[in-house]
Amino acid sequence: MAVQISPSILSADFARLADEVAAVPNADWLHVDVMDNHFVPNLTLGLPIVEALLKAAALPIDCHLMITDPDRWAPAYAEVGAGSVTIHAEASSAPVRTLREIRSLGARAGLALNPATAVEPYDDLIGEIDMLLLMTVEPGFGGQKFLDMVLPKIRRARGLIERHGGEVWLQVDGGVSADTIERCAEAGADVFVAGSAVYGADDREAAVASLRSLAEGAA
Ligand SMILES: O=C(CO)[C@H](O)[C@H](O)COP(=O)(O)O
Ligand SMILES: [Co+2]
Repeated sequence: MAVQISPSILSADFARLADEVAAVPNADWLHVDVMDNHFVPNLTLGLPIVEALLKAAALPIDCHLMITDPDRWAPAYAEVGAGSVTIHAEASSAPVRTLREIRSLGARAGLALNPATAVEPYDDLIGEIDMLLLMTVEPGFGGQKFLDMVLPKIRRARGLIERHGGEVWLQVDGGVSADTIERCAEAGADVFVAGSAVYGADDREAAVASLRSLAEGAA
């Protein structure tokens, strides 16, 4: 599976979002963190800004919904044109229905797991998703330290995905940087979210290129 880089705009300058998006033309996706101050203790942005970004961005949008009620809201993100919509397993009470709805609206369906959530109980959902997102920090904030304890779960998730045919992408999100991306790639991740490692760099395009080359070297 080819390495994909998805810069998170959480660490971008929110007053200059269109310019910040244009600064990463060599990325594969643009990762947008939707937080509602309920599922996580932080508030970011919602549907109107995602719609505006869709008009401004050349890249497809990868929406990571950290919200209490993804079953109610996730389909709307697919409907406005997000390329990928990821819901948290801890928040959804009807994941099969919601994931199917996302897919039926033409977006890729993602399932996210917090660091302490085991992957094995979700084995039967692998056929319902296009991407599994493993959080490598507790969700809610950018710039946190990568949690090494998730590495064995990345390996187990890769094994589980391969047993289901290997089509599902495995995304890691949180603390992914030049120091940690190789360990994630070695463990089997193939889609890498990076917020502070890209938007904290002076040259965002060079940061994306360097993360990609480190991940490709380690995969
Ligand atoms: O989902 C997230 C936080 O909940 C962000 O995508 C993530 O933290 C990206 O920021 P960084 O790369 O700086 O950790
Ligand atoms: Co995220």
